[in-house]
Amino acid sequence: MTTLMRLQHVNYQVGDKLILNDINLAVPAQAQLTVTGPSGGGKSTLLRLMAGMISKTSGDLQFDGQPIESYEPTWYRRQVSYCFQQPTLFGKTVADNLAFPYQIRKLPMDQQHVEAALDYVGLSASLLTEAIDDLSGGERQRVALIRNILFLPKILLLDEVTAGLDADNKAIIHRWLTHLNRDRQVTTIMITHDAEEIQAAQQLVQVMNGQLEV
Ligand SMILES: Nc1ncnc2c1ncn2[C@@H]1O[C@H](COP(=O)(O)OP(=O)(O)OP(=O)(O)O)[C@@H](O)[C@H]1O
Repeated sequence: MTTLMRLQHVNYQVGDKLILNDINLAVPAQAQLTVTGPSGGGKSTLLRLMAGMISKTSGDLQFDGQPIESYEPTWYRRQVSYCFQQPTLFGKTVADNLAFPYQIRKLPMDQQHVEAALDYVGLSASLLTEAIDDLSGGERQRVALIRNILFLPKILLLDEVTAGLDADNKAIIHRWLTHLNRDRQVTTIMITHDAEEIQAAQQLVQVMNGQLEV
């Protein structure tokens, strides 16, 4: 199996604080990796490094066999997509958000594809005209997640995306992530503190005091 993301001796330091310490990890293509560990251990920092949002202090971080710094940043962000725990929606309506990935690619919104994506996460097409301020937390998160996959990335980095959601919303997101992973070959790397998600993990790593335990 091809290794899609590889970290070798990766350190991340701010001032004299070593936040990630000698991280070594190989993530195969189409893996479903779960990252857990105590608060402040370094999980989000690890995902932000993988996303290219921050830069390692030292070590080697490769995507698809090349150092991530060697890729054009916009192209890379489309391959390795980061989903936040508290998603930011913008504009006025759901449609404003879901048209955005098309706008930045100078394409018209594909209404059929957008509606199919909404349907996949249990949202109706009528939600497109809904004001974002009127959405529930679970709806907000699902809209934000769809926005990240209208054009499929190779890797989806998920930072506690189900935290604070009820069981139904969590189950919808779990089913959808499994579909993306199995049927659409998207590699998923998910941070969680949720006992059920840890239990269900296919591949589990723990980040503690800046170090990775497999
Ligand atoms: N830019 C920075 N400057 C200083 N300290 C930082 C910086 N970024 C992260 N840290 C510190 O590094 C540690 C790891 O933070 P990180 O957010 O990665 O942890 P986490 O495991 O994701 O925690 P949580 O589960 O609470 O989200 C924390 O002590 C945090 O305060």
